[in-house]
Amino acid sequence: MTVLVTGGAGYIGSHMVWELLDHGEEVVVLDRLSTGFDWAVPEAAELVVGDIGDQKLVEQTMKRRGVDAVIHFAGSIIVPESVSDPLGYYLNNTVKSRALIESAVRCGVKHFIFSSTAAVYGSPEKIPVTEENPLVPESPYGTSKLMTELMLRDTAAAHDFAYTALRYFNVSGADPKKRTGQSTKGATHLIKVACETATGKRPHMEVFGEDYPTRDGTCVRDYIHVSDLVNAHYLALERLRKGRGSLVANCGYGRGYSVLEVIDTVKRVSGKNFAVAKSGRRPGDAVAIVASAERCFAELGWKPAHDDLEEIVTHALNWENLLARRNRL
Ligand SMILES: NC(=O)c1ccc[n+]([C@@H]2O[C@H](COP(=O)([O-])OP(=O)(O)OC[C@H]3O[C@@H](n4cnc5c(N)ncnc54)[C@H](O)[C@@H]3O)[C@@H](O)[C@H]2O)c1
Ligand SMILES: O=c1ccn([C@@H]2O[C@H](COP(=O)(O)OP(=O)(O)O[C@H]3O[C@H](CO)[C@@H](O)[C@H](O)[C@H]3O)[C@@H](O)[C@H]2O)c(=O)[nH]1
Repeated sequence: MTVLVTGGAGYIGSHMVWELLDHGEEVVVLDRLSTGFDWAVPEAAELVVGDIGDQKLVEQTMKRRGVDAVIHFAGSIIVPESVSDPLGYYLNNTVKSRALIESAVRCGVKHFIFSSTAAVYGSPEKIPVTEENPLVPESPYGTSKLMTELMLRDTAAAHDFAYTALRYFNVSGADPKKRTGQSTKGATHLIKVACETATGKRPHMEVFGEDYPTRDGTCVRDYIHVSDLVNAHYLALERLRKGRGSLVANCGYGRGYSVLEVIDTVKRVSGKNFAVAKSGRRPGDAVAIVASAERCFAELGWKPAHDDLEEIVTHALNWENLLARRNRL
């Protein structure tokens, strides 16, 4: 049995590949290397360079490797970019996911795990957010992911096929063993940006909006360590293989930090008092979004091991320093 990891050369996908290998699984990665890197895929996994929408390649790969499960990370992930290029996002995230799901059904692959997002909730009125919260995405990115969730739901009703859609909150940090981390070029994620500033890759950073109705006026998010996130996927894979059926679950810790709290933590952990400029609100930002993770605990038996902002930041900084050293070589 082999697990097909789409987007396995990217940030979260490369952590997933290590998690699977650590559990003795066979892994094949399919990635077109648009934002991912071939060097991020460990040698013990096969890398097939190609597009998830290429059904001939996907189905050949599924049959050749005897794939029993797909973990689907490949996609386009930048919310503001999805606002300016909605059709590009619907193509890469929705239309190509449809092709991938169809290939799985055709090849008799019965287990499918999908990277969904807290962006399917839009700006929830009540936090923490449960999975029963109304689904009102505020960007084409969020809508493109919700449409894929719905395709999976209907496919599972019609075929011998079960899925898990995990709605990630703010994924951050890096592998504690320093085997992989976030290497994305021009990243927009807060912890990544702050760590790049702390290590001198950026001269300064900005805080987008300080007039929100929160404890210090900046937005609040639920930052989840990438290693805990990929462990939830592994538990989801085991659950699917045991035949326990389809599941939609939030992946977060259930507590929130403000933008200023995150920046202070990066300054404290790095020992660098870098420049931070005030800037206006960033379009599309929700005020505060924090997960209710009860379902993930109950259904997957998930026990987070890294629920600590200082630890998340320490691991992200370790990776940033490693990248900086590599670039100097
Ligand atoms: N990073 C977060 O905070 C976050 C939060 C919620 C959900 N997600 C979801 O998690 C998944 C992984 O995100 P990430 O942060 O690792 O991003 P990433 O950009 O590092 O990884 C995406 C990978 O998919 C590949 N890819 C993109 N389109 C492809 C295609 N059509 N065919 C083959 N490969 C393709 C890219 O080359 C890249 O390696 C995405 O689906 C994203 O929407 C991420
Ligand atoms: O340089 C920066 C970068 C971010 N922020 C703020 O920090 C917060 C978090 O932003 P970011 O790290 O970009 O994450 P989100 O916009 O919350 O979105 C992330 O988390 C979502 C799930 O909650 C995913 O769906 C998205 O893919 C992922 O980018 C927001 O208030 C931003 O305005 C800044 O103030 N300055």
